[in-house]
Amino acid sequence: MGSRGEYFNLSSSSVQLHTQNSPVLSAIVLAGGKSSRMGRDKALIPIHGVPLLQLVCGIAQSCAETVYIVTPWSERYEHLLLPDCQFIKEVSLPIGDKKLEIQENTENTLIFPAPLLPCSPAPNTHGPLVGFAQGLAQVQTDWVLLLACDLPRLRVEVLQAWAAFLDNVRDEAIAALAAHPKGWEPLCGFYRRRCLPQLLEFINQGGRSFQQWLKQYPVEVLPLPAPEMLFNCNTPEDLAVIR
Ligand SMILES: Nc1nc2c(ncn2[C@@H]2O[C@H](COP(=O)(O)OP(=O)(O)OP(=O)(O)O)[C@@H](O)[C@H]2O)c(=O)[nH]1
Ligand SMILES: [Mg+2]
Repeated sequence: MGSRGEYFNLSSSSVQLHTQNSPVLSAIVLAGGKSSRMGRDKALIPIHGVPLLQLVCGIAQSCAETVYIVTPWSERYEHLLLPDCQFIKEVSLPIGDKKLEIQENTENTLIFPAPLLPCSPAPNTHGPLVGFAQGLAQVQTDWVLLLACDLPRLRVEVLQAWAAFLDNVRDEAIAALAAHPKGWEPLCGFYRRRCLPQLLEFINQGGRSFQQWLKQYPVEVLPLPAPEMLFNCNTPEDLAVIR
């Protein structure tokens, strides 16, 4: 737990209090990747009747004003119940060109330039870091909650307590994340919108690893009172555990 852990109190009454003081927040839910270990698209797998992406987006909406879904294949998910969620259709990088360019428009929001070329007939995946960068470019709030779509045991009250703590995160930190012995939990935590230039620089140098990127900057540690909430549903065996 970081030195600021004392700000946390996860009893239900304090969560309510903290939530009222939370900064305005956006959320990005990542729904791409190969799902190679699962053998089928994880986002569409029903957990107690609710497709995983729908479940995670519902939780994201309990914490954030705006929820973006970053995916190369939004058409796969259009039939899901995702009211008020906004799709960001991920673009592929041209063959042999790793550059991901983002320009600022006149309203000071960050947008991608003209659509990049698809680099193979099948939608390509560059991994979660590139998907995150494309989502972050659309975010208008100072902080964004990033969530993988394969987290069936997320706990709303923990996410809300974390969100309520963001105003206390030291200025130099680019993110606030839970830690594990080998690094950070990058796909269930908070990032400052202003880290986009550093992220693009890393990606444009060929970087694709959250852990490697995060190593370069200060990150605030979030306490994890319920580690099981980060249970990652990657394989048919994981799914059997959940069901
Ligand atoms: N938008 C987007 N999301 C991605 C991409 N790659 C992975 N993700 C998401 O990132 C999260 C973590 O992905 P993983 O479970 O590590 O990998 P995966 O590619 O989904 O599955 P495996 O092929 O089994 O490794 C999931 O929510 C994925 O949907 C990508 O290229 N684009
Ligand atoms: Mg996973």
